[in-house]
Amino acid sequence: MASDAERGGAGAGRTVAVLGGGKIGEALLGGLVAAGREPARLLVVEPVATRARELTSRLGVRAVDAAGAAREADVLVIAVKPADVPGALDAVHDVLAGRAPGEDRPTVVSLAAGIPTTALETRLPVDTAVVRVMPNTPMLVGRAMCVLSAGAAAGEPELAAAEELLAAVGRTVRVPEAQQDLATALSGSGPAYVFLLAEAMVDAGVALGLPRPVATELVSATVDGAGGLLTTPGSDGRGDSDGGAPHPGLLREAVTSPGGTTAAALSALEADGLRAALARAVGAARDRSAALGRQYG
Ligand SMILES: NC(=O)C1=CN([C@@H]2O[C@H](COP(=O)(O)OP(=O)(O)OC[C@H]3O[C@@H](n4cnc5c(N)ncnc54)[C@H](O)[C@@H]3O)[C@@H](O)[C@H]2O)C=CC1
Ligand SMILES: O=C(O)[C@@H]1CCC=N1
Repeated sequence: MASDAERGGAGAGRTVAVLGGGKIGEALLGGLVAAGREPARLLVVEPVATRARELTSRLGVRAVDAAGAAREADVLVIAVKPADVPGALDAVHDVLAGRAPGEDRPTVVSLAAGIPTTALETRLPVDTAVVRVMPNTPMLVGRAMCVLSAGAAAGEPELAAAEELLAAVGRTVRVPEAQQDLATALSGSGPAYVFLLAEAMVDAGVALGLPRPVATELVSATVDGAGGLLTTPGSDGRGDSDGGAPHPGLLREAVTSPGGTTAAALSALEADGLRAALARAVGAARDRSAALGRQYG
């Protein structure tokens, strides 16, 4: 039988408590269960009782209260809405204060958009290690992009442990915290842009006469396949010698035959300002993340 370490990484024996069993909390818990983490060592704090029951029966994780989570956790994940972050931290403060910083006190990993590590630290006992992370929902299928930044008391061991936990549900990258709002705009919100594009493509196919189930199958397979090319080294024909991600522009060129169908479609998209619309969208998301930090941080 595979050991914990083989199935879930070196930190597989650690207890992870998630405050907030909503969409991203479920994505993390579900992703960890799928990655082989022992459900008994996965805790959820969720005030909506029906939702808590749903998660415990679906995933086998344990529902506890905030004090129980703060007592048992090796890693305490904040997965509540930015506006609920102060209340969630206040509910764990006193129990955390009773655990010594460092070895005994859990690292707090916040998934909340916009909230700076300094604001989290202010509401936690002095010297609590905090790691700010921007994940995304593909976590549910083990394909998250998680962007990490360390707070003042989080050293290399805490950052590496958070990274190892999240590596079980996808890819990780470290950035300076000043880049977190922009990371939120690209990879945190990014799946929604892709889903909107997919939805619009399906609707266009239906409007022009394809049955909806056929249009949906064609589009989802196309987005999946395009994603596969974007993440396969060398797929853009440059080889993988530089180890970098394939260039989207080269992949697009490979689809675009001179005088062909793709060129006709791309020309219509450019005329309708798709690039400018995306640049504005990413800027709006970045600004909203910063505003959430000012409002609730
Ligand atoms: N949904 C997404 O794609 C992403 C969300 N995030 C961040 O994750 C956080 C949660 O977002 P969602 O899961 O989408 O929201 P959600 O509304 O689906 O889930 C939040 C959950 O927290 C629970 N809750 C409220 N107060 C609580 C408290 N004091 N203690 C414990 N649980 C409490 C709510 O009942 C709810 O089930 C937000 O801060 C968001 O910025 C980050 C990246 C992606
Ligand atoms: O929309 C939001 O605020 C959250 C953060 C990134 C994705 N969902």
